[in-house]
Amino acid sequence: MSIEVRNLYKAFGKTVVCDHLDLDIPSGELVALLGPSGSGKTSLLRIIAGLERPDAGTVHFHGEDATEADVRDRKVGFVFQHYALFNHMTIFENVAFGLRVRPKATRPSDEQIRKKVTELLELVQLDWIADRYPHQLSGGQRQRIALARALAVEPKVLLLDEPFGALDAKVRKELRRWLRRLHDEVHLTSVFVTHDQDEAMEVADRIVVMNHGRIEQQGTPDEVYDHPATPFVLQFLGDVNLFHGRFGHAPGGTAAGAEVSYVRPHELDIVGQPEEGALPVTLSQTLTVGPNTRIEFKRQDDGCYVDVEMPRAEFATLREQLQLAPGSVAYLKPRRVTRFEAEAA
Ligand SMILES: Nc1ncnc2c1ncn2[C@@H]1O[C@H](COP(=O)(O)OP(=O)(O)OP(=O)(O)O)[C@@H](O)[C@H]1O
Repeated sequence: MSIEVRNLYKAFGKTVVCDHLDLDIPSGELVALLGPSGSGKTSLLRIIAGLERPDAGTVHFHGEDATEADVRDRKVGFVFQHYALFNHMTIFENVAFGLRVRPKATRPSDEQIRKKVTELLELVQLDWIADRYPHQLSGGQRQRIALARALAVEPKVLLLDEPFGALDAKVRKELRRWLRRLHDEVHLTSVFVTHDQDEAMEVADRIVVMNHGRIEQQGTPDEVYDHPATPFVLQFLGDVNLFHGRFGHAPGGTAAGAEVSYVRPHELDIVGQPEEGALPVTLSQTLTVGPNTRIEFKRQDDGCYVDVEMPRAEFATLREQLQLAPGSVAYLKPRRVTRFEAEAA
C-alpha cells in the first residue's frame, strides 16, 4: 500500500515539527526517515500511524484519505525502540495476541492461529524459542519477536521507530541486515525512523532526510550520499572537511569567497611534493581504528585541521614512502570536491 503525505503541518506550541511536508512512499518500499534529534521524524511517523493528528494537511493510504481514520482502521503494524512484549505470555502467545483479540466473526481458528504464528516465527528465525518467555530472550531476539507480532495481523504498512536503538552496536548491525532480508521476502511498505546514517544507508530503498520539520532531500542512499542537495545533508551523511572559498586557494577572493568547498576524508590523496591545486599541510597525528587510519593534518595557511582517511595498509606504505611523522610537511589533493554557495552553508 502506498502512502501519500500532502502539505502536512504540525506544531507543538512554537515548535514546528512538520512544516508543510509532502512525501510519497510507493507500495512495497522500505523508507528511512533520517535526521537529528528533534527534526520531526517520530512526529511524522506518528501522524502516518494515526497516533497523532496533524494541524493541517492530509495522509492518504493508496489514494484514500486516512487523515481522520482511527489508528485501528489503518492496518498499520508498529515496532518501537522498547519492545513491549507481554512478560507473562510465551513467545508463541505474544505473536498470537493480535489474532486472539479479534472479534469472534473475524478471529481465525486455533489451528489457523497455530499455523500463522509458526510461519512468522520461522520467518524471523526464532521458531525454536516459541515456548520461552520474553525475559529468557536477548534484546535482539525480542525485537525480532516484536516484528513477528506486528506482522501477525497482516498490516498493510509497517512503521518502525528506532527499532534497534536500544541494542548494542554489533546486534544492531546484524538486525539491520536481517531487516533488509526480511523486507526483500515480505515486500511490505515500511517506514522506519533512525538518526543513524549508516543504518539508513544500509537498510533503506529510499532515505528521507529531515531537518527542523522539513524534508531536506529524499532519494536512494546513493543519490543522497553522492549528490547531496544541501550542506546539511552532506554533513549529516558522513564526516567532511570544510574549506571557505575554492579548495586550495586562500579565502577572500571575489568568486571564491562566495563558496564553501567540502571534501570527505577518504577523498583526499596525500602527496609528497607541491602540485597545482594541492594544499600544503603539516601532519599532526594519526589514529588507527579497525581497518582504517585517520590522519589529522594542520593547514599551513590558516592552521585549521583537515582529516584524511584511508585503509591502514595503504597508509603504512605511504608513510614509508614519504617518511611521514608528526611535523612532516605534505600536500593534500582532493579527488572530489562538493561546493555550495556560502549562504547555503
Ligand atoms: N507531544 C508533544 N508535546 C510537545 N512537544 C513535542 C511532543 N512531541 C514532540 N515534541 C517536540 O517536537 C520536536 C520534534 O520531536 P520528534 O520526536 O518528532 O523528533 P525526532 O526527530 O523523532 O527526534 P528524536 O530522534 O529525538 O525522537 C521535539 O522538539 C520534541 O520535543
